[in-house]
Amino acid sequence: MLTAYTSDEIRTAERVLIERLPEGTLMGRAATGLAIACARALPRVYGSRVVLLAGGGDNGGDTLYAGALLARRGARVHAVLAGSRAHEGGLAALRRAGGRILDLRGAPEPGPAVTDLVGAADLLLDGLVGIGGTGALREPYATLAGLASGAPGVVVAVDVPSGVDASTGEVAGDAVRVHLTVTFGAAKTGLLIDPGASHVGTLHTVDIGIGPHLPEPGVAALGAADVTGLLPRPGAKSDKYRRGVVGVVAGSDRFTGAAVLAVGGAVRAGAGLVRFASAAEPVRQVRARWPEAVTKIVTPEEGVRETGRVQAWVVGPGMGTGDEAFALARSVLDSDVPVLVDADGLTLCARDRSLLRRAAPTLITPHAGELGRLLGVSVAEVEARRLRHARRAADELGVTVLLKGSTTLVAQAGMPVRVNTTGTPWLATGGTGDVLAGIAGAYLAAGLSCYDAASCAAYMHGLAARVAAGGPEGGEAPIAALDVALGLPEAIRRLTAPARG
Ligand SMILES: NC(=O)C1=CN([C@@H]2O[C@H](COP(=O)(O)OP(=O)(O)OC[C@H]3O[C@@H](n4cnc5c(N)ncnc54)[C@H](O)[C@@H]3O)[C@@H](O)[C@H]2O)[C@@H](O)CC1
Ligand SMILES: [K+]
Repeated sequence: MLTAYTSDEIRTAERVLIERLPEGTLMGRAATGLAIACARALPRVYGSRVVLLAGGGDNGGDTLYAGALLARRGARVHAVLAGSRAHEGGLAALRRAGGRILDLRGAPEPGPAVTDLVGAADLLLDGLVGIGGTGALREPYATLAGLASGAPGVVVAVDVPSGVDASTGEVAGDAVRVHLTVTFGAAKTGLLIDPGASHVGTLHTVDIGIGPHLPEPGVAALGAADVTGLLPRPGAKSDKYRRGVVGVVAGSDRFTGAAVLAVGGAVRAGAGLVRFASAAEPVRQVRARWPEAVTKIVTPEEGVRETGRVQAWVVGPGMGTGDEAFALARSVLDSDVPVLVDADGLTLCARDRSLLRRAAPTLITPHAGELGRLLGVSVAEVEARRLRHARRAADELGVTVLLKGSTTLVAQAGMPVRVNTTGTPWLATGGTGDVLAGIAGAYLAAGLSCYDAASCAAYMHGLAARVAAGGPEGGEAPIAALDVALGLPEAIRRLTAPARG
């Protein structure tokens, strides 16, 4: 499991060590790890052109010390000093190692000399600001961030891409986009959460010894072993009821695709049985595509009361947002089993949030627009502050929240927010959310908590999409939502196969 921390949590843990260790020890460890990672990112160090963008704080200090180490191995190192001051020890070390200095202090803007340096660099280090950064980058940092993002060489962020809020992933103005982020001590929360996460590239953590002093994490990402341990698997005594019966209420006479996809997600994720309840046309479509499902045509008046026993419900995809859909959704939410609410179901709940007040656990799976409607804020506001809004929704609505997006978040009051790292841009296509709802529903019915069901479903959904998009000879191709459902068995096989060799 990858765990992540806010800037304050990192600083508190560092303080314990700073008091015990000789001055400069932590910065020395950070700079050494950084220089090693940079050397690995270059075909060879000797003769390489390295440019350091150094801010006035300790982030600039790490960068200058690492630059000195690379200069000692024969790199041609130029430092651009961008802050109103420069880290004295780091600057002296770089000078001693033969590094060259371009001092921007007092200059209104970077100028052509910097543009030329950046354009010719094999390796560019972004050491403008780290965990001490607050708000939008000011000049000349903002212009330098733009230059760095477009640099032709390898761009490496020191601790955090400058302009990304290390604690939240929020990006208030310009921020550097890098190929590699070398972070110190532990991952910062903002490196895992969009929009910040999209600036990070590959994430590499340098151990500087603060691990034992870190608190419980506020954010975590499950790894393959965690998910393998959580995924429901049939045992010798399993039958379809013990493996979990999931009920799906989805589709309408106008929209049938969502029903087929949600049922497909549940079937392929390994539900013992899928009971499908809806209007006549989606029932016909589901029967044709998934003969495994037990189907029932229901009316809004009778609801799902006579549908047969299920261990969890999925309600919402493609069901419409009118009064009849409202009545049907209410009958599902009146039940005493876990319910997953998705898509149109969320629009109905935004109309009357009391629908979500229930004794049994509830999982909601909104995208930013649906969460915005539930909370009464704009989609842009949710996208800009995803962590805050996912947590707020979990607290205010008393439910588990799976917030979809390029990095999916799972929030539940009192628990670390889980970030999913398996997603792929190929998933950004219509209907994949319906498949996700089906997968999570199957896991809920198998007995996983809303928190684990949502986290595992997001993980497997991403993995299945990668399986579907990838070919045996490498390369990737566009996928349709149904491909994700069909990719699930292979994804589960790959995840649970014993390691070879
Ligand atoms: N504290 C420690 O023991 C360690 C700190 N380390 C490094 O130290 C960094 C933190 O150093 P600092 O606390 O000095 O802070 P930073 O160097 O991250 O940033 C502080 C500087 O940035 C400026 N600044 C802040 N926001 C800005 C903005 N929006 N636009 C322009 N300038 C802005 C401030 O005026 C200040 O000069 C870490 O990210 C890491 O790189 C590492 O050496 C590991 C050990
Ligand atoms: K930085």
